[in-house]
This record gives sequence, structure tokens and C-alpha cells, in this order.
Amino acid sequence: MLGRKSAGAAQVQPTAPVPARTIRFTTPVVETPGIFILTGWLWRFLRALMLLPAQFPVAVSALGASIAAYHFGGWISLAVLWSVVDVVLLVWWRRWPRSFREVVALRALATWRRLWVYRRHWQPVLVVSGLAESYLERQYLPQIRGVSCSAWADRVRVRIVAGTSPADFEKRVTELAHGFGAPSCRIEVRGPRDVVLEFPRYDTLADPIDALPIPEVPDLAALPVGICEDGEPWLLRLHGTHVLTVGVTGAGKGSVLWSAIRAMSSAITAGIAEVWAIDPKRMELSYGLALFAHYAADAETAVALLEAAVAAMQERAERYAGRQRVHVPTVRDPFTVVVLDEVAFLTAYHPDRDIRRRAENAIATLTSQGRSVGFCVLAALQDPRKEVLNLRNLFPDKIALRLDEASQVDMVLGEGARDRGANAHLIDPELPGVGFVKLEGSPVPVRVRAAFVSDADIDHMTAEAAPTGVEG
Ligand SMILES: Nc1ncnc2c1ncn2[C@@H]1O[C@H](COP(=O)(O)OP(=O)(O)OP(=O)(O)O)[C@@H](O)[C@H]1O
Repeated sequence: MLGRKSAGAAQVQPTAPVPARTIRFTTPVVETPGIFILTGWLWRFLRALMLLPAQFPVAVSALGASIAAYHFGGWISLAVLWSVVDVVLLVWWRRWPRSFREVVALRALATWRRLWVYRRHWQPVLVVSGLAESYLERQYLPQIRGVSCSAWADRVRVRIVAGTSPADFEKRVTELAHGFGAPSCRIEVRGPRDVVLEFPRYDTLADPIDALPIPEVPDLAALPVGICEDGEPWLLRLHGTHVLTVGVTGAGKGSVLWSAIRAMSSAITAGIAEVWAIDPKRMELSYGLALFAHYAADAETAVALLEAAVAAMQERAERYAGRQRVHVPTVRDPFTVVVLDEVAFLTAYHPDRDIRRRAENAIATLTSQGRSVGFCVLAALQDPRKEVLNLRNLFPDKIALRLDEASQVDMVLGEGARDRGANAHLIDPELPGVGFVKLEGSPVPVRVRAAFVSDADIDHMTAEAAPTGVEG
């Protein structure tokens, strides 16, 4: 009985037509004749061969010249040719190392990286990370348009698939970085369907940076405070803006504050800039007391200091009204930087509500009105959430050092910063002073490291700078 077809429940053949659709139309499968496949392969091979001189002009010329030398003069002329080339390259390298590096070494490296790293792994990495698109059973991959190398990073220019957006890449920076064996990946949009993926080859900021030399005539709108990932100086604008530095405890906020103070210390000595310092922890700024025009540590004096700054700012604004629209630092009207370490101590953590309210009012007034009359607030903060500092948007410039959570990156640097590669939550705790900033004119966050100003450097600065006399 069990052997009978009718045993048990009615069996339905998986391919049986649904009663309502007795006729099903399907696309017939036609086998492609082998000759078409072979012709396709041959065409692709010939096309690649024809494009080779345009893609690799130097390699193709070298190969052509070598074949010609061998053909006309045998091994000897080939050896002579290569010896001459080697000598020329050697002289070039010794005499003009910079141009040799840019024209020969980095280009050769780019060719190698393009073939060995990106072309070889392109399809698997993009397919697995979900960046290959399918349409009518065909797969479309973004195309590599070119690879260039700088001293520290590879830049892969990519033509993205029509119908996709750079945001798809921005969401997969981690997959791309791991896929191509890079410590990180950043995205730069150059135009329609034109993006650049930047893969650092090694961490240029792994070693601490000693305190930078003090500029004799500091540009208060571009103070050298550290180094960018590409080796360029990190220039911090203070004049005409306000800066908020955010990072967990031990992230190196102190080195940003001190590097900025150090960079403007000759202006402090000249009397055209002054620092008003608030130091609730009493550990960070107290060491350089002699450099500050005013200093406060406890809440009551800190709020009084902030209110005095507001009064000074308003007095200056009144004098300037109708006469002057731009502040030029002078001994009479120095550029005034209010340095506020752990701003949340006054705005969120202090038990006295009145202190919190007065501090918030004063900071809001300074940050909303102080820019044009030469007042700047340079603040440090551990926790960027709104409950802790709801004034954070009054700071036009922000620095994200190591953060606790991924969601905090966009809170500090603005929406989309994390997608563009500002992984401040992944910064190694062994790298204090490393962070991300947005530089003027570019939405792409840049990785930077602040220089470390040691106690000895601060001693030296206080000895050099004529003390202006600290007041409470
Ligand atoms: N730029 C830097 N380069 C190298 N080491 C640094 C740098 N900045 C800070 N450090 C080291 O990290 C330690 C912690 O730095 P710092 O006190 O500035 O952190 P912080 O963010 O101000 O922390 P907290 O909020 O707890 O005060 C310092 O004692 C110093 O040894």
C-alpha cells in the first residue's frame, strides 16, 4: 500500500501548473555556439592589447625598445641599453630625488598596486561587499579609471555604475578597507559617476609629534597645531570662528588646546592676543598660568570670567558699531581666546542650576556674537550629546578625537562624516591626539594628529612669554 502513488496526502508535483495558469510562457534556452564565445574572447584580448600602450605607455615603450635592441644588436645591445637606462635613473634619483619619486617611483608603484591589489581583488571585493549591480541577469561592476599613489596612500578613481550613488560606497568604507588590506578608506566625490577611493598604505600618524616650532608672526586664522595624514601641517583657524574639541578621556584634548596656545604665544608676548582660561580639572591649564590674562578653576569664578568676557565683547562691539566691521588684533583690542576645558562641567554637571544657566548664557552670547569683534571660544568636551552641550552647533569648527560611539561622529562633524570615513570611534586608544577635522572648502574629513606639548615645552613658553599678570 505504501508503494502506491495514491498513498497518504495528495502529492503535488512542484512543477505542476497552477490551475488558474494552465499555460506558462518561459524564455527558451538557446545554447551559444562555441565560435561566438571564442570570437568574443579574441575580441577582448585584441582590444586589451590595443589599449595597452595608452594604459601603460612606459612599460610598453621599455618592452618595445628592449625587443628592438635585441633584434638589431643581440644581447650586448640589450645589456648596453639597460645599463644606460639604469645609470640615467640612478643619476636622476641622486640629483633630483623629489621629481624621481613623483615621476618614476610613485608611478611604478601605482602600476603595481593597480594590477596586483586593485585589479586582482576588484571583482570579489565589490561583489561580496554588495557594490556590484545586477540587471537582466547581467552583473555590472564599477570600473577602475586609474590608480595613483602619494607617499602614503593609494587613490583609486572609479566610474560608478549608472543608477547607483556615491553614498553606496560611503556605506561600505569598512568592507572596502578590509577587502583591499588598507587601514581605512575615504571617499571623495569628484563629479557625476566619478568618485575617488583613498586607501592609506600605512599610518603616517602612528608616531607622536613633538611640539611644533612657534611661529614668530602667527597667522591667527591658520595656526600650526599638528600634522595631517598626508604630511601637510594641520592649520587651525581661531580668529573669526569658535572651535569645539570632542574626545573621550585620554583622547588628547589637552594637546589640541596647548598646541593652539603655543602657536599663538608670540602674539601673546606682543600683547595682540590673550588667553582667558577656565580649568575645572585644575590639571590641564594651571601649568601655564603665566601665559593667561585671566584664569579660573572653580565654578563661581569661571562663570564670572565668562560674564566678564561677554561684557568686554559687548563694549568692543559698541565701539566698533558703525565704524569698523572687521577686527584687527592690536594691543588695545587684542584677539581674545576663551579656553574652556571640559565645558560640560559648567553647562551640565554642576549641581547649581543658576551656575549652569549663567554659564550657558555667557557661552551662547560669546559664540553667537564674538567672532567679528575678535573673541573666540576654544572649548573641550568629553561627551557630545545634546543633553550635555546643546550649544554645540554654535561652534562652527569641530574636532573629533577618539569617541565612544559611532553615532557621536556625525554629532560632532556633521551628517555624513562617518560615511565619508571619519571613524573617530575606531581610533586606537594608543594614539592620543589623533582625530578628524573638516578643513575649509572640503566636506571630506581629514585625519590629523595634534602635536604633543610637554610640561618642559610649557615651562619654556612661560619663560619666553612676558607674563601679562593673571587675574581671577
Ligand atoms: N598629541 C599627543 N601625542 C602623544 N601623546 C599625547 C598627545 N596628547 C595626549 N597625549 C598623551 O595622552 C595623555 C592624555 O592626554 P590628555 O590629558 O590631553 O587627554 P584628555 O583628552 O584631555 O583627557 P581628559 O579629558 O581626561 O583630561 C597625556 O598624558 C599624554 O601622555
